[in-house]
Amino acid sequence: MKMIEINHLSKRFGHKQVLQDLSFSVPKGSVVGFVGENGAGKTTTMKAILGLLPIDEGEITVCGELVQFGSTKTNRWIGYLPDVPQFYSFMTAVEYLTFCGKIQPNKESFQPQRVMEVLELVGLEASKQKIAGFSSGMKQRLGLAQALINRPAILICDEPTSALDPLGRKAFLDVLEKIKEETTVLFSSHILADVEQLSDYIAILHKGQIRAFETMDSLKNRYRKTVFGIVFTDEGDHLKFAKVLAIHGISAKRKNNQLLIDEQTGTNIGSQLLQLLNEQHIVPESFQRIEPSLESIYLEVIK
Ligand SMILES: Nc1ncnc2c1ncn2[C@@H]1O[C@H](COP(=O)(O)OP(=O)(O)OP(=O)(O)O)[C@@H](O)[C@H]1O
Repeated sequence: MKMIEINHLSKRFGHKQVLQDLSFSVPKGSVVGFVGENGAGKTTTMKAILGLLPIDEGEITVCGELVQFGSTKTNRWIGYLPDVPQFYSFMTAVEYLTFCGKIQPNKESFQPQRVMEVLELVGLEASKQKIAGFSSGMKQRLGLAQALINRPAILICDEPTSALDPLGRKAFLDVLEKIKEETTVLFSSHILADVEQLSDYIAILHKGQIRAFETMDSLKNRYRKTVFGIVFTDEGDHLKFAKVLAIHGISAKRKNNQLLIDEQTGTNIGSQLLQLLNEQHIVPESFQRIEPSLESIYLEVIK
């Protein structure tokens, strides 16, 4: 089942075409990492899913229901954490979450003990002070608690970890990891390590268009370009082997004490390199396959 379905979505602000014929869907139970450069249209897409923006073309459904601008009916399925969450800062976290629980669309089903449950989930259960005194990391965690108070089927987060320190980021990702069993997650991020760690699917947005939407494994397989890295302890061996490679027409790049050799498609360069090292009686310090990082794949996709 698709929890969110976006079909041929286009959006302009004035003359600026921000989203162009955008289509992708978010399967139930998945975590989708939404990436793209500044201004690519991620927030615009999320706001369109939430019915907060009028769209020019296309349609969006949430849990099979059509999203309509200005009507928040479909938002009863969604918890939303904006990039800069806003609060009533004169309240404490408990007061604020109780208030949110009481005004939510499914308020009849709100149980006061849910407040402590979500505060424990995000690690704010001991906080007694007013929100005005919260650090930005605490505010981000409170924003997540607020987004989850209603046990939403879908959680949408806009760059949730960008303002957090490494420990805060880890704690935040741990919470998403915990809830992913029962909540489908769409989150945008510029931190590709977070996307790689958490996501089942990655959606790459570039200039208002989806350049890739697939599982992390399939994206990696599609752009798999193995590079062999040979590290030499001895500068003489390094220079000697670079010459041998040149004679055999194998191009290599030098990076410090390492030679990097791209695997050409259809060749068995790995065993050829080992054979040449053997013939030259060179024992390198290390010989390894280097898989491409998500960052290098991303740059390749948007090229
Ligand atoms: N209300 C608005 N009026 C006019 N232009 C807007 C409005 N909202 C967004 N834009 C423009 O739409 C484009 C996409 O913005 P959006 O915030 O969706 O990008 P983003 O991918 O979320 O970027 P970032 O990673 O910087 O948050 C930008 O050029 C932005 O200036």
